[in-house]
Amino acid sequence: MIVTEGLSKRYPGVTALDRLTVSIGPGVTGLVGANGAGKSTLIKLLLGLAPASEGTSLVLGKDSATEGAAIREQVGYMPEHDCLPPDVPATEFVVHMARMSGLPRAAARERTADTLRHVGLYEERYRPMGGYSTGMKQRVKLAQALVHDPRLVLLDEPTNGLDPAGRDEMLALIRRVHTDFGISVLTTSHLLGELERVSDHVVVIDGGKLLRSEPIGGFTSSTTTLAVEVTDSDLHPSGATSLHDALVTAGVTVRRDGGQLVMVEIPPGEAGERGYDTVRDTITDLGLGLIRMEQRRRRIAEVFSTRADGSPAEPPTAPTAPAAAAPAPAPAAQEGADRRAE
Ligand SMILES: Nc1ncnc2c1ncn2[C@@H]1O[C@H](COP(=O)(O)OP(=O)(O)OP(=O)(O)O)[C@@H](O)[C@H]1O
Repeated sequence: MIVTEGLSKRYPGVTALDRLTVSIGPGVTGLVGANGAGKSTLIKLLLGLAPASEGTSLVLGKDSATEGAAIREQVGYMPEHDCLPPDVPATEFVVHMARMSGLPRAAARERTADTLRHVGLYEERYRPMGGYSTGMKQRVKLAQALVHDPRLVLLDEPTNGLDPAGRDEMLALIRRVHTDFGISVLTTSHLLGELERVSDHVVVIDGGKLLRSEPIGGFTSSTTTLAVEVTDSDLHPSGATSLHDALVTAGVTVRRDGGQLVMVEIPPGEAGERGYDTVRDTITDLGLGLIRMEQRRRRIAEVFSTRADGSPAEPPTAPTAPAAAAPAPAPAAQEGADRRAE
């Protein structure tokens, strides 16, 4: 979908992008970096909206430097900041954008209705956009990026300014853009947790330089930690505490996670008798019920303690809203919470 080779962009006194070489395939790709890391600059160069200082970039096989217009015919773009005309209803605006992309009048109207429905704007689409909430404006911006049925969309901070519920809805929408329509997505964010949930692949940039580019599985590969959840019993009113203590006695490295989980370290190569079997047998001996026993995966945030070359790096996350600052629960803990809620 996208290939860059030594791509740089220098503004007076600032190198916004520094010899970036990266390839991005189909699917949903998260582009993460702190504020000022160069994410918006990269998108503008890819679309041919700004010239590179050096290096090349191909989008869908076309050269951004010379074929910007042809790229923009097949690529949707949701800019970070909006300049939606306040007196115009969403439906009129999106029809206009569809016409600008070359769709005939009837097709533009039809596609606009479909796209606005898809992003969840119904009756409100006839109201002037000046009265819209931030979430509604973000949906209009997404709709105009999708209306001409692109092969790829570039979304610049699509969750900016949204509350946690709005952010969840937008992330679900982004995922559906790919699963329902087969459109590939490159979405930026400075929040790692968001990208962890929607992306197949994550590219991390820092100070205009590539930090990592990996499939999400590579970021969240299995650890040697086993998360275990057990029932309580009359004899053991806190099953987790009893299991923890019994495993310590058995010589197993173990800790509590602060909740219902017991985290057991299984040394590599000891998954068998000294690993899982010990845990299972200890639970049986205590007469507890085993709810779940699963290998923990690393969370993206844990990966950013080192650069690809092994040197330490600042985690590229600087959540702005207090709600966003709260770490997302580990997948295992979240599943437990979901099940308890059910
Ligand atoms: N037109 C410009 N003129 C001068 N400097 C610029 C210009 N555009 C961007 N920069 C600088 O280039 C660097 C990268 O900016 P960019 O907007 O690409 O970062 P970003 O990762 O998208 O961050 P944010 O999320 O804050 O938009 C920043 O230091 C920024 O100040």
